[in-house]
Amino acid sequence: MNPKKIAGEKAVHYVEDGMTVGLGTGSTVYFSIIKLGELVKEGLDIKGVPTSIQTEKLAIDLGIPLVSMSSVDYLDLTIDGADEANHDFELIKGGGGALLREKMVASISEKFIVVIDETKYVTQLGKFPLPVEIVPFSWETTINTIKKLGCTPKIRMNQDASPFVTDNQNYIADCYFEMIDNPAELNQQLNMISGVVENGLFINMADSIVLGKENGEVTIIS
Ligand SMILES: O=C[C@H](O)[C@H](O)[C@H](O)COP(=O)(O)O
Repeated sequence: MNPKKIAGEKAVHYVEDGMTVGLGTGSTVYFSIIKLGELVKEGLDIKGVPTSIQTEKLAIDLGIPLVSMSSVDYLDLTIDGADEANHDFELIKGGGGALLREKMVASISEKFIVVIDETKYVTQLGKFPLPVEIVPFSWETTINTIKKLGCTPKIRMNQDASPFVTDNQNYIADCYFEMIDNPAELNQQLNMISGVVENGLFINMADSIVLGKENGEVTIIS
């Protein structure tokens, strides 16, 4: 059993006719989006708001009607993956580089459902390097400032050794903290640095975590 598939598909049970739904990015929510595509073909009436160009393309291929975020005041529900989640529902996101749009979409969602496999449910955040979206202008200065918060930041690179560029034309600094003692404080400290656009800590945003397990079970934590 694929725990990502189990979690992704289970989360779709939250979706109801008439909803505007935030569509996250990544290999777990992929299964939610595939399932939504099937349900739309069977008559489910929803509108999606994609969190990345990748998800937008997938949703279009599947025939899921889309609207832009700017055309709605709020979303009924967002389903998205995460790289780590702790027991206080604090998350690290951005492994795929989509954290900025994901955070914007989650911030106006009535309900935010996180789909993960059990390996990502941790007692302390930080093993996964925290992605921070920064502007390309003088990125060296920005990562030097970030470093003072106690991590080793590395600019994310593509296989051809060029910097990875986000959908918003920015860079990602992957910040190796190992352990994050106070995620809420770090979230604020990072976002106060000039040159930082947004960081991958999602605090007080998630409502439920749908946890897929290797043995085929799924647990919903609310
Ligand atoms: O930027 C990417 C997103 O935050 C993803 O939701 C996150 O990285 C989890 O992705 P996956 O489900 O592929 O592990």
